Amino acid sequence: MAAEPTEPNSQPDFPPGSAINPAIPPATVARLILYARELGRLRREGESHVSSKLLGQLLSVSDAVVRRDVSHLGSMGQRGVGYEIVPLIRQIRQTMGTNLSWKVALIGAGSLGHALLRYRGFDEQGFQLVAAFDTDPAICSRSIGGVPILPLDQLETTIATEGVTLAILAVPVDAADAVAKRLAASGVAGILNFAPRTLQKFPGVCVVNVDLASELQQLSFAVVSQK
Ligand SMILES: NC(=O)c1ccc[n+]([C@@H]2O[C@H](COP(=O)([O-])OP(=O)(O)OC[C@H]3O[C@@H](n4cnc5c(N)ncnc54)[C@H](O)[C@@H]3O)[C@@H](O)[C@H]2O)c1
Repeated sequence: MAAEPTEPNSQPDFPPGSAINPAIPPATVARLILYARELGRLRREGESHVSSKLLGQLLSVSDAVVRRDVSHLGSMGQRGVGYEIVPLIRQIRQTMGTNLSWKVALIGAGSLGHALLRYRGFDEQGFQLVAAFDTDPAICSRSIGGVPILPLDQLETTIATEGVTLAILAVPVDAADAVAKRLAASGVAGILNFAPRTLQKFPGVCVVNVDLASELQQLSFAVVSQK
């Protein structure tokens, strides 16, 4: 079933690693996602509760930071007992919208697109890649990782019939704005943009930019800063 975004966003453009809900600071959103990953691991190991201290240690942050982050989710946890893991995971997933099932389309099935289509980890997080699109006839009519690659002229009809709400944009930079415009007009609510440019803004469409080069620059800055 197609999901509606829990909270339509009036600030559509977010930097790498940034937020879906602007009421929660981007750094907190990034940590909440990592808390959920660690909490899932603890649950699989048979734990039922976790302290803010342990959760902080797992992410190399203080227990005060954990408590402040978790306070954005409402009233969670009990003094001396810690957080109940299952309700905390549920609350994080609800806040992030990852408790919903999202249908996702990928545009641009080149080198990056191929790798993303082969990645098996999206499904378990509630992101179902239902179709990919490309302008290269040599790529179309194939399927990669079980996802059909369709010609771009089927974009609008497929988005409508499949109920696609999220798109991954992996086209060359010069094509990015035009494709984003078509996605917005088709009713897509969110775009994960890999193209190295700031997309034009479209009302009601959230954009999260992924830029590994700028992440590497942050890493190089962290390395030179600690010298
Ligand atoms: N953010 C990052 O960290 C990161 C990393 C790698 C690549 N990128 C970016 O991702 C994009 C894709 O990179 P790549 O290495 O896969 O490139 P690529 O050339 O291998 O693939 C691009 C694909 O897009 C298709 N395409 C071209 N115009 C299109 C359109 N209008 N509609 C649909 N498909 C179209 C091409 O046929 C090709 O298959 C580029 O913009 C690149 O800069 C970003």
